[in-house]
Amino acid sequence: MTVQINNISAGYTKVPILKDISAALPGGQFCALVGPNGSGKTTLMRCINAILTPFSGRILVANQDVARLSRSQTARLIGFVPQITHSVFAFTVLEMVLMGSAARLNAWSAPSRQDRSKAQAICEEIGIRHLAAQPFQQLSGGQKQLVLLARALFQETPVLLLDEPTSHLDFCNQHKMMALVRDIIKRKNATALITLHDPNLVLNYCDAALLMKEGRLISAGPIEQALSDTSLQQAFGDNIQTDTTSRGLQVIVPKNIGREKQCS
Ligand SMILES: Nc1ncnc2c1ncn2[C@@H]1O[C@H](COP(=O)(O)OP(=O)(O)OP(=O)(O)O)[C@@H](O)[C@H]1O
Repeated sequence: MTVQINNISAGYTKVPILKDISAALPGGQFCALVGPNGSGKTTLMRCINAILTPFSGRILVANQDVARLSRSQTARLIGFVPQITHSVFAFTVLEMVLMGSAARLNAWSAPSRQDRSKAQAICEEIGIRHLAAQPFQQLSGGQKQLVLLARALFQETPVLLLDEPTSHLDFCNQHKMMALVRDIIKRKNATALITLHDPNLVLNYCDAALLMKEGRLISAGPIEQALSDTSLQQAFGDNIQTDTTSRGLQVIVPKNIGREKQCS
């Protein structure tokens, strides 16, 4: 399912944060959204998820303008994994995951037994089955992120937005989450957009990238093209380059590490 971003300008006050962004996310692709802090990645995600209405431009998901969809229509199309969620209520992990079915249920229905076993299967796949009965509020930041991913996967939407879902995860769980999301996207032919601060996770797992700086798109397309040294230096400063390890792995690293030469 294609996500088409057409000439989006948006912001929280009258000041535009996003400036004339256009891009297409083809169906079945795992696409990264990369850029320095404050460049507008979360703001763009909020526009795609119709939480924020752009000043101008349109976002089409499967040719439907997201600004014209109801909340439940949007929730059937787009799953969202936020940076972190604080729950005021003492929901258990399984209850949090089951909330992913809210868009499919009417106001009076409760999740079925089938829903429960499906939610448990997703928890198993993500490695959080042992936490199912625990209160969400009492989990660590990384465990919460895994639960939020499980909730979005349970929602079974053709489009998935993930806003820094790896920020609280340990090194192994970061790779596990990326591999898992990539496999699920390929299996279900879904479309995913993920914001990441580690360009090496992007290199290893994503098909394409959008690179932003100061509310504008610097480059877009397949990884090698979107994250070329020139584009990366334009976004992060000239102390960054692509290198190859002795095992032939491509990595993006600073040219110099130290006080004198830092990323901009
Ligand atoms: N709720 C808000 N109200 C007003 N301004 C906001 C709000 N949220 C974000 N901004 C501003 O919008 C700009 C872009 O923020 P955004 O969160 O989209 O960037 P980001 O690229 O996701 O950053 P980061 O990598 O640090 O998470 C920043 O200047 C920020 O101060």
